Amino acid sequence: MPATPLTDDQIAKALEGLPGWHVENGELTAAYKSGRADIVPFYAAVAAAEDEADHHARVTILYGTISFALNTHDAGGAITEKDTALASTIAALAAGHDATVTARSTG
Ligand SMILES: C[C@H](O)[C@H](O)[C@H]1CNC2=NC(N)=NC(=O)C2=N1
Repeated sequence: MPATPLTDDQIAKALEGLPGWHVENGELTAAYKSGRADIVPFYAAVAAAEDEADHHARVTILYGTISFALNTHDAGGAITEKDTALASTIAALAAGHDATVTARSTG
C-alpha cells in the first residue's frame, strides 16, 4: 500500500465511511467508549491488527474512552491510505468489542 498523502477530497470521501472519525491536528482521529472490562481486549485486537498492517496509531485511554490518532510517519505525518485502512479495521473491531464511537467533539 503506497504511503502517498491523500488529498482533502480523498480524506473526505474516506470519512463518509468512517462515522465518528474526523481530522484533528492533521491526524485521523476517533474516540470509542467501552466498558472497562472490554477496553483492554479491544486494544489487544487493535494492536494485533496494527502489527499485521505494520502501521500504528497513537492511543490514549482515559477511564472508559480509548482514542486513536493516525497519520503516516513515513509520509512526513500526512494522512495516507494506511491510516484510512487501519481506521476501518479499528471501526470493525470496535463493533465486535461493544465499543461505541463517540460523536465528534465540536468544542
Ligand atoms: C519500520 C516500520 O515498518 C515503520 O516504521 C512503520 C511502523 N508503523 C508506522 N505507523 C505509522 N503510523 N506510520 C508509519 O509511517 C509507520 N511506519
